[in-house]
Amino acid sequence: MGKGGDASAANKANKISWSQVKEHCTPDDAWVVYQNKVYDVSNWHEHPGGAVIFTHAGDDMTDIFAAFHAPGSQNLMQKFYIGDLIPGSNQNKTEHQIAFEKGYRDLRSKLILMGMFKSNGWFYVYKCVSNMMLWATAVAMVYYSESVAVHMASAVLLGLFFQQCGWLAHDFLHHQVFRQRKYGDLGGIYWGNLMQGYSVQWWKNKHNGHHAVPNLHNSTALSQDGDPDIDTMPLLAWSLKQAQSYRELQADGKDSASVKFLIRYQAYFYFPILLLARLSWLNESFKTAFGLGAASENAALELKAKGLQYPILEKAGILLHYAWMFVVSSGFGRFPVWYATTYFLVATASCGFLLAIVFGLGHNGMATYDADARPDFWKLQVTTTRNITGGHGFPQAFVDWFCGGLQYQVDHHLFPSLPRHNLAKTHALVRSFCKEWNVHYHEADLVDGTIEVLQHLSKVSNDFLLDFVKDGPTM
Ligand code: HEM
Repeated sequence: MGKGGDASAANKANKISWSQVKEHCTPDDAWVVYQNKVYDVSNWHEHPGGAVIFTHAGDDMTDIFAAFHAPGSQNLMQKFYIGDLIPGSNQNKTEHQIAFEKGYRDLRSKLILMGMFKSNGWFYVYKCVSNMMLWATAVAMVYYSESVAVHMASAVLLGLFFQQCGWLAHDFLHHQVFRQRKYGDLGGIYWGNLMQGYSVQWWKNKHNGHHAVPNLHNSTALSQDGDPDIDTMPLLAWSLKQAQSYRELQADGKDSASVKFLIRYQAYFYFPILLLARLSWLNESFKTAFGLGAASENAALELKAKGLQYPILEKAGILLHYAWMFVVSSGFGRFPVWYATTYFLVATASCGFLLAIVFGLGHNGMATYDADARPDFWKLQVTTTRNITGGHGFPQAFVDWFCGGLQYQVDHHLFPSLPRHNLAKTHALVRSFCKEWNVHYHEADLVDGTIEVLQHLSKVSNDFLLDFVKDGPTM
């Protein structure tokens, strides 16, 4: 764990320059800055939030810390303290930048004073009960009907139920619902493990990492210091540089034929990939919960250092999920195997599509950044993210329900623990703040946003095609 408190790590007077901080940027040599104080968290894999802490090694964590932590977590920082940042060595920030950062920190304080972080218990009771009614309807359609059409409609409804479970687990695990983090985790295990078959710890590792550095590319093809949600090579590339990144894995430094093929046609593969997404999430979750492997290198290190936070509940939740899913998919024992498998696959594909289409709208096709060109917290979160509005015949009320809070993805990314029912009010303030400071805030409806994602994939394909034909065609 970090050398916290070891003043000799800093220079004589415990004054540390920004360039010194930047040198300590890996998990086993990690310095972080919070309000101009420097902390050494090297190798602190026991951090309760896990490996995400290392996304800010060698960087300022003031705003991401505020976004994630319960009041009082700062108390734990003291043992990692090693010195103060030399006044004026603050990343060569202009007066304008300093005022901008103060502005968004003040906006956060204003939202706290307005009570925006307080959750409304009745809202969540309504969401939980209405979602269980969706589940009961899908189950009853299988139990009472003998019609193939009704059974397939039930499978799609179950997919929609899983999608809505996803939003609820998301709210609980971002600690929007309960102040007591343990209760939020239990809510996450109910909606995540038991109802959806996912692992809370797998989800936290991946999703919190995504929040810390949205649309930030890994620094190399095999490193995992960027946003795990855009770590989609060789299937999808979100920038030309990412498309080219697998060259470094080839002996001749050129693109392999398979990478050329996949990236060239990636816009066509986008929807089929969405349909398969849930299978991949189920697989990664099962492996995490049962110690059969981890989805990424940093998740593996985290598991090795801390193990599972809720080992019994995680495993029991997933096993019970497959048990009830087996009963429903088998039509309470009366469906033949091929029919039960079809039901399972339709529910799984519907869920993957319905969840991933909203994820895609949230960030895909928006700005991406290289690891060494990461902007400040606010600009990173806002410019990589798209809000979803009503339009093309979809009323706002439907979008609000369907997207489960992620229609205000920009506002959610800035304030992840702010309850979903307060996002609309927050949105108005965030948008006017962005306008005042000239930060582009992007919104699109479900159709236009999806077209933007596909156009972006095509553009990356075209740029890549132009680039690799220079080497001579190999296919
Ligand atoms: C010296 C620096 C840090 C200390 C002492 C610290 C401490 C803590 C503590 C005590 C908790 C558990 C209580 C709570 O959830 O508030 C926690 C959770 C968390 N931390 Fe940190 N943290 C540090 C830095 C960071 C950084 C830089 C990030 C992100 C880039 C981060 C991300 C998280 C997340 C996402 C959680 C919540 C995990 C959950 O919901 O289970 N932490 N941290």
